[in-house]
Amino acid sequence: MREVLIKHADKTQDRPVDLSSRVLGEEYRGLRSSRGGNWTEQRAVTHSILREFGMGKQLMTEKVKAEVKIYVEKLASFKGQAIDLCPVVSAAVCNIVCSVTVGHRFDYDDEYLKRMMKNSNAFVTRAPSLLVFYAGMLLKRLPGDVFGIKDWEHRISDLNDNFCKFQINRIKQEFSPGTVPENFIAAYLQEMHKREESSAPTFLDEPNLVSLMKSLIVAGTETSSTTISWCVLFCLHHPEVQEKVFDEIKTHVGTSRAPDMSDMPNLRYLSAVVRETQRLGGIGPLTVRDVTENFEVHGYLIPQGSQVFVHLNSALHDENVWENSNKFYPERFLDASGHLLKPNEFIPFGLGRRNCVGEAMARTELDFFLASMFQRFRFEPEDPTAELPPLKGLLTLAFSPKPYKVRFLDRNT
Ligand code: HEM
Repeated sequence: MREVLIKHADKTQDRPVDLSSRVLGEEYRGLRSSRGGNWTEQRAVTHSILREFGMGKQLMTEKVKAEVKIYVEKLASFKGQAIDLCPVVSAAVCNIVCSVTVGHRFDYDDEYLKRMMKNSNAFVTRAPSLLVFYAGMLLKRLPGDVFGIKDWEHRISDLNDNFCKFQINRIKQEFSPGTVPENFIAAYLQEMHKREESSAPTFLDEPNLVSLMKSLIVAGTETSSTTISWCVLFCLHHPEVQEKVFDEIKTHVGTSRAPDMSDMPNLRYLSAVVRETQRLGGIGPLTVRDVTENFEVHGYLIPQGSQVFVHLNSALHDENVWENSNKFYPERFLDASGHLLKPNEFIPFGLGRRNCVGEAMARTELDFFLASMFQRFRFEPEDPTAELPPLKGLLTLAFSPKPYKVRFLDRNT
């Protein structure tokens, strides 16, 4: 994988065009589907704006902490009743992306947010199997909607028009190039304006911004929330892990204040739990590249025009690297002195120049959401006398746990 994605990065930089881009008429736009000079510019600008808004820094931590506070109270409001965690955690994670991209969060019961999340979730989970995904254009012509393709199409168009385009137009109306941008869209518009003014050749434009927004919302919501759902499910199967994390938090943070950025280096067992969740959950199992020039890997010719399917989970689950690789065992990420380990095969965010642009944001989210959840609650199964929800996942564009219910018992009551 390193040879393909790093050593031969020049020949494997492009992703194939996917059905959603084709349906929306936005092939080669934005970040996920763009290529060549357009991708290079969109990636550099996205990275720099996300950093400007604090990705990986204290500013982002404050945004995440503010949302986590509301989220934890929401979980407490269920008073130990069994719930499906997905919609709640997705709303909270989506709010963080929203506060960065459009400058504000939404109430969890806001119908607009709910609709957008439903659309974003459909984007990932309802793009059915890869086979149907690629054959989608043909299946669409059949009467009815047996495979749910038409509904899926309707949802991604709604996300496109009523969130991405709508929010861009809203922010454009208030936009003034001289003022300090307060959100991602305004910062992108400002950068676009600067490049237009200087007559520098640029790919920055509104169609690219619409597509970019969609990638940030979808990739930013479905990934972190699915990882948190996996973590809770693993902990239902391993109550001893929950208690160990809680003890660590009690020792280094206590229970009277929220965990802070400065606490994180002390929460090594929590970090090991996050890494083990990402390893075993393997929520982004596959990434695909178009080969633009011939190259050789271990004596095999990979011809121009072919596609390479890079199976990230084959590294995350390799029995030669991770003993009992199917077992949830956070201790594997700690050495004998309790220091955190990061083996080369730990690649949940992909590899090379096209790796996850939101990695720093995602890591902050995972640390703070999980630290606060472990600190406040004990996670219990819906019915402690019945069989636990299975550890089997559903493979769509992501790999997510099958829907399950869980009770969050407040440790303070
Ligand atoms: C646990 C959370 C996350 C995981 C496991 C994850 C994983 C990945 C993976 C495996 C890739 C593909 C890398 C490749 O093709 O080599 C990717 C790409 C991407 N991710 Fe993430 N991601 C996460 C969170 C986020 C967040 C929070 C955002 C943004 C707010 C984000 C935005 C993106 C984008 C835009 C791309 C495409 C980058 C490009 O093509 O240049 N992701 N992510």
